Amino acid sequence: MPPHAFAVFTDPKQLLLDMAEQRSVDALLRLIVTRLADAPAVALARVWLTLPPGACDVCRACGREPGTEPALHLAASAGRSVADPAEAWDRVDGAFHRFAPGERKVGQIGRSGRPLEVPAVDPFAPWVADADWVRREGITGFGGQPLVHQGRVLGVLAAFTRGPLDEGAIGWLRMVANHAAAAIATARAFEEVEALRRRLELETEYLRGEVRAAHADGRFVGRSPALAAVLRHVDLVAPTDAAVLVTGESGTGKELVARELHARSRRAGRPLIKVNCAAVPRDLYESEFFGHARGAFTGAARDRVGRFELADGGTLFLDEVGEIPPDLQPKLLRVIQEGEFERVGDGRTRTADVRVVAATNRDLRREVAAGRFREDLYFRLNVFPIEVAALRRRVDDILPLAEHFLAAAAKRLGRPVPRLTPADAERLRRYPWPGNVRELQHLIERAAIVSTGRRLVLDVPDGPPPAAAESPVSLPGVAPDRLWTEAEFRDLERQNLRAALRRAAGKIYGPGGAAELLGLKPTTLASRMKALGVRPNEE
Ligand SMILES: Nc1ncnc2c1ncn2[C@@H]1O[C@H](COP(=O)(O)OP(=O)(O)OP(=O)(O)O)[C@@H](O)[C@H]1O
Repeated sequence: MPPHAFAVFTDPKQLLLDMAEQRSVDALLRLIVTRLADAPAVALARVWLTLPPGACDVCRACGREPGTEPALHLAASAGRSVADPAEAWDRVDGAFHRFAPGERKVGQIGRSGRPLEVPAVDPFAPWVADADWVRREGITGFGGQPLVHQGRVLGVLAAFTRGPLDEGAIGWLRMVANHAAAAIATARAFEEVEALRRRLELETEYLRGEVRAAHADGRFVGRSPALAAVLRHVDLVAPTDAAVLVTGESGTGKELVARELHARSRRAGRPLIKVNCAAVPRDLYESEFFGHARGAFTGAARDRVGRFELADGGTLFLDEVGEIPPDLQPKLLRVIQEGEFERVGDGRTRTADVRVVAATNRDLRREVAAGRFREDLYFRLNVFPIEVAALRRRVDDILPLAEHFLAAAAKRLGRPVPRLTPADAERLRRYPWPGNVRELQHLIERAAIVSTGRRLVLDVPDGPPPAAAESPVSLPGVAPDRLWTEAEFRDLERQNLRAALRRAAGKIYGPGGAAELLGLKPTTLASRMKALGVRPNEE
């Protein structure tokens, strides 16, 4: 079948080869419609995909009703207007975005699974949706093909042409549609594997955290007035169902506070479920929180229960709550206010009785002022605030904590507990602990491992005395009142991450890793690196 004067593809064989290379459905569909639209004879090329109710991002973004049955949703579009060359025909959210089964020509192709061609379009035919458009644009042909794979109609490919649509063109369209259906199935399989891999990573990280938490004895150690005040607040608010916002620098013990709140509440017999909001990939947020129905999106191989449902009757701990993307915040507000939510791709409204404890090391009020965090959500989360002070502000806790971690590490290693000398104690008290209790814990655990005799080999960095660490953060060479734009700030953060990774020779986790240098959780660092496009071993 050689290409000819009214070819719908300028180089169909190349297109078939290129299609086979695609690993994502979006890229595949864009490739098909743009190649079709490249042919002079094609005015508009479109692909609609069959999606279950509630699974279409475009419909969700436009606030359209999800409907009750699978429908065809426009997923890719390309073309050129001759009447108004400035008009964009690549949008997918217009009037013909969705067709129910059997609705108009596209819906008929979807329902019957059979092609429908109109070689010479009559603008006055009853099926023509917009006669004006057909005349204005000189549309003379329509070719619609079902995308069928293993007996299922995955979607519809359609081309509106200028010039008659002959057998040759229809033949190519058919062949491309057949290949497209197989390529969509393959790309979906790839996306599914990728989504499963990411989910597995997330689950592994979650379970690691749970194992760590189970190993820790969960006891609060310390004798500072600041810690005593925190425990008084925990006692006061634990028995109520009030939402609690725990604030404080990274590693100060916010998660421990959340666990204690749960343990002392009437929900203690039910689960405490944790979500590290910084570690959830952006496109998985909604499913992570609310669950999804099988087939709701590529990668959704089976129904999945979200964290809210898992926490029903118990407590949901939202760690790093400041990282929740703005588009998910209204949904979170709704479930906190009304206890109602829907799984992705499932129209049924569900309920969950959940107490929310959130934690953040960001200044959420500043995030609200900057428009990155909804004020109403902030007030909902912050019914009862608890602030955990940085370790350098409660120097009295340092030695009891060090002794506690030392005893625990020695027990794990099956060794006698080494002694802290007065000189060690003084070094520990003088160091400002930018990574707070977590940094102290890691340092002591390292020391316990390397110290085989009775004497402890402590490697405390030479830090400034605590008083110096109290001064406000300032960057060398930068005026204190210098303001940074968001882009500059992100760039600074990127540079900072790169510097830490270089110093740690690309290592993220563990002692001497970049996460430790920055006083961040490794999962938080990994997600920031992803968000900022930083790789571990860049030059
Ligand atoms: N007062 C304390 N007594 C005993 N262990 C503590 C205390 N405070 C913190 N820890 C331990 O220090 C480590 C860090 O604490 P945690 O994970 O609660 O900090 P966080 O503030 O939630 O950190 P991030 O902001 O990075 O999530 C944990 O292993 C925790 O058990």
